Amino acid sequence: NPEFHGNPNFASCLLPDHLISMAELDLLTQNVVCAHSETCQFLQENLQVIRWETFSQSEVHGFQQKPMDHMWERCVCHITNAIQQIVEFAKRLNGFMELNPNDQIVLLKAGAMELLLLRMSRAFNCYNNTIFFEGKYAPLDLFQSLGCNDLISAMFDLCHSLCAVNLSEYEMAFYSAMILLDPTQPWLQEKEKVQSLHVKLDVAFRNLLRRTHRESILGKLPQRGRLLSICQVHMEKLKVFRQMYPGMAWERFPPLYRELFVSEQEDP
Ligand SMILES: O=C(O)[C@H]1CC[C@H](C(=O)N2CC[C@](c3ccc(C(F)(C(F)(F)F)C(F)(F)F)cc3)(S(=O)(=O)c3ccc(F)cc3)C2)CC1
Repeated sequence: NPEFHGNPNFASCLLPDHLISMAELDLLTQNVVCAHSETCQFLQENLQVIRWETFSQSEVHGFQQKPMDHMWERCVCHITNAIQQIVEFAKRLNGFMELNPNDQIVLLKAGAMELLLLRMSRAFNCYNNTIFFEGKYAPLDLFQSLGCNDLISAMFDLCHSLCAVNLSEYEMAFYSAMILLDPTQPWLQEKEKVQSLHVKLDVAFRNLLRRTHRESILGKLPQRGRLLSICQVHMEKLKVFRQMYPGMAWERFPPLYRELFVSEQEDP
């Protein structure tokens, strides 16, 4: 069990080589929560207010009639905007900008899609299985022209699991930051710097859960592998789509999406 310092200023636990004061924990908590709330595209309360505004059958039909490449292009544009905000979240996290640039990209390439899934769950209405899309809440079959119903239903299932935990914005902020600042990512050049940030986040997050009597959510959060498998299916679908529309990735995909999800060597 964690060793406690006699000194009242160090009321938190003392980890082998990370001395973290209560004051630092509070500052870190503020930083993580503000970085999250300032970079989400939609406020939780606004998403809640409109969550019963669903697309009509004829509107759904309209989306289903759109050609595959047209629908993909719209979704890739939305995903790019969402990821731009996730990059902004990362930049505001204490310590992220001090990491070496290679490691910043490694962490964003690995974590951006997982954080997107977490943010999608905020925009999900688990009572009628609809998700916020272009102003209203959409059922799964609105997206059928994308040709990746299995990917999207896996996303919907994940959103259901996350809704069941009913994460607060504070918890969502910490969960996102800890997924992003994962020291076990391969190719990191300064793993110990990421490790140090992760440890502090872990202590601050557990501190928050203890104070709010929410330790039980740690066992209910979806396994990391589940998030990763959806990210893998995303990459496969993207590859299939690009084979159907060769060259589109370069002409009509925003550079950030390309940078994070399209690797040069395999591009046809
Ligand atoms: O920051 C916020 O407040 C949040 C950020 C996240 C936003 C969001 O939900 N999203 C931003 C982009 C969104 C998105 C999700 C998934 C995908 C794909 F899987 C595929 F195209 F295959 F579907 C891909 F990845 F393969 F391309 C593309 C784009 S979307 O809003 O376009 C959306 C698409 C399908 C849905 F069924 C539900 C939502 C999800 C909602 C607002």
